[in-house]
Amino acid sequence: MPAEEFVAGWISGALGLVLGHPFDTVKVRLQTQTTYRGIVDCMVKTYRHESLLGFFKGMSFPIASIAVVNSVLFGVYSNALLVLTATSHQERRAQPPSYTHVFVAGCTGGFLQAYCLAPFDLIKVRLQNQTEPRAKQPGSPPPRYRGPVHCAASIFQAEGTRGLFRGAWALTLRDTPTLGIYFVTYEWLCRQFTPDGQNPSSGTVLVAGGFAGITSWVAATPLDVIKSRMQMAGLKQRAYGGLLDCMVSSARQEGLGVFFRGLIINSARAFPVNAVTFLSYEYLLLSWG
Ligand SMILES: C[N+](C)(C)CCCC[C@H](N)C(=O)O
Repeated sequence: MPAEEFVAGWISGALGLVLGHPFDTVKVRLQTQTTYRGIVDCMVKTYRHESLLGFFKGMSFPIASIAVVNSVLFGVYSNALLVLTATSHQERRAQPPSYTHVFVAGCTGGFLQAYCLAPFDLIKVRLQNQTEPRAKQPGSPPPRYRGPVHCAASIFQAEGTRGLFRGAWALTLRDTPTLGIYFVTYEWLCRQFTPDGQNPSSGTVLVAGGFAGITSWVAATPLDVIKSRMQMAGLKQRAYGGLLDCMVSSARQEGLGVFFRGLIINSARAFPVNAVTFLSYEYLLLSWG
């Protein structure tokens, strides 16, 4: 099983992640809290209240976890294609796989990475939603979780392993089809701008990666909102009877627009993150020959 794809997936994922984290924090807050009027208001309040550091809350854990998550995604994707089409990464330019195979391989990678991602994503969302400033102010209560390890340990103590997988179903439903879309968009755009049999140029990879990110995030946003809410359930949010209950009651209370919360910020984040992810992934694999 080619291992380079796993390593390339990890490094490229980490680079993309740092770039996108401030957008991600604003998104999670907009999706789960009602105190902000919009993107700018949320940014201003976060900055005033928590300084620049506020935007990077909950980042240390995703950085550690991206090693697992992105390498599972890209590693499984590439190896699934190997099984489906009997071509390695290097051979795929000369013999491009069909879009159906790309889609199936992407969904397989998406499904498996969702399970690895679930506990990390839960902790990220919980930490991002702590709006208390870092420096302790007299009279204000301390944040509930002291950091990622404390957060994981408290959830585990209170609810066991199941608690750590809160929202995992919504996450799996969000990621399985949308990561299929992700790789299909990337492949399709690369092929549009690249002569047959050649490697896509860096510019093409950046643009194709960026749009692959946007397309898959647009498709993923409705379930992203539900996922974030289910992860917060029982804390700041009311508890839901399940995924469907969360969807229905969110829509009833806030209208259908609720499913598009965070769409603009998700897309703005997705372009640079995924442009950098794909560029570094392709570059690393090329340089390892
Ligand atoms: C499938 N879904 C749209 C949720 C994510 C797809 C892109 C994954 C990338 N690591 C990122 O964070 O943008």
